[in-house]
Amino acid sequence: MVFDVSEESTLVVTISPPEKLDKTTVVRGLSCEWRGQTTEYEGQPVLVIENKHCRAVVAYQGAQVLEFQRRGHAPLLWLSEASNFLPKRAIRGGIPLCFPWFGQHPTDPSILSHGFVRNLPWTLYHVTEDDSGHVLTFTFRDNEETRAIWPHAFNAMLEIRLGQSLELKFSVANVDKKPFDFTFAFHSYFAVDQITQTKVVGLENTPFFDQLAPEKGFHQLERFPIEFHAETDRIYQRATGEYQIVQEHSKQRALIDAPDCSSAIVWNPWIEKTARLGDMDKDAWQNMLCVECGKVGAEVVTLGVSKVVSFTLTLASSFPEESLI
Ligand SMILES: O=P(O)(O)OC[C@H]1O[C@@H](O)[C@H](O)[C@@H](O)[C@@H]1O
Repeated sequence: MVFDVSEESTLVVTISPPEKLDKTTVVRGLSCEWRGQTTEYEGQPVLVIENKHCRAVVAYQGAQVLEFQRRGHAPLLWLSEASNFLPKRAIRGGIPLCFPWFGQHPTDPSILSHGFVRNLPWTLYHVTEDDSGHVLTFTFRDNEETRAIWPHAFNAMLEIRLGQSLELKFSVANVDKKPFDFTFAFHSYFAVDQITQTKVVGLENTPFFDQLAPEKGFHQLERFPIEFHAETDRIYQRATGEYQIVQEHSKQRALIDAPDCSSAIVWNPWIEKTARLGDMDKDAWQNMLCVECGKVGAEVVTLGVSKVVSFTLTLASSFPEESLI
């Protein structure tokens, strides 16, 4: 959805506080009486949030959710035990946000992949807490460093709702004097018991591009849920945004709902690529799976001057008898 700045989206464009905050505890910065706790993962500042619904860990860098676990459930997300947590280096796991480009830079392959916002610190702008859980709001603005590699003025906001499910709302405002194009993805890493016994449901009959066999082009289709027997790196387009990760020996499913995201990426690096990545243990490919939602490839977003666009992602772990999303 794209709004005019004059309407609902003033919050994102001006980064001004919401008018009314009934029944919530509001804190700014870190001097707060709320059950969030700032700590560090190997020098990287993170927030640990616990409420009656869940436990979560969120890094200031990239406003990246690193861990999410609903009470009584297994962890939903995978976080590499070999991630180095160095400032300005991508953290392997959780939900990195790829923006303003996904994958290789559109014109210069020497520039870092998946954009820059996952590598830079965001500002914790606002926190609310009520019976349904916590909402953390992080903001990010262009600066001299970002303009040197992407010459556009923008404001971004990520609202993270931590309750029975995990909900992310990513908004971008164009505060420049000309339109700009971007691609992006919620690059979610899910924890799985064993990748060879895991399926992804919801991408059947959806055209995909195999990044490992680019010569085959874009019009491959499969009729059945995706199974994993080798390295997998696919970009789906015109997708519904609604998927499930189903595991053979576990009743727990991961439910994914991203109604505004028509692109999906499914990635598992398998044995050799894992060995090439410096921040994954050699067997870790067996216990992780990325099912990412966004706008990538040909599904570029063009954002006009003074326009704001928002995308939501809801993730939940669920047992078959429940329906959360
Ligand atoms: O190592 P990075 O930059 O975090 O990227 C990891 C993977 O991210 C996936 O989204 C891509 O489809 C893969 O091609 C890529 O290898």
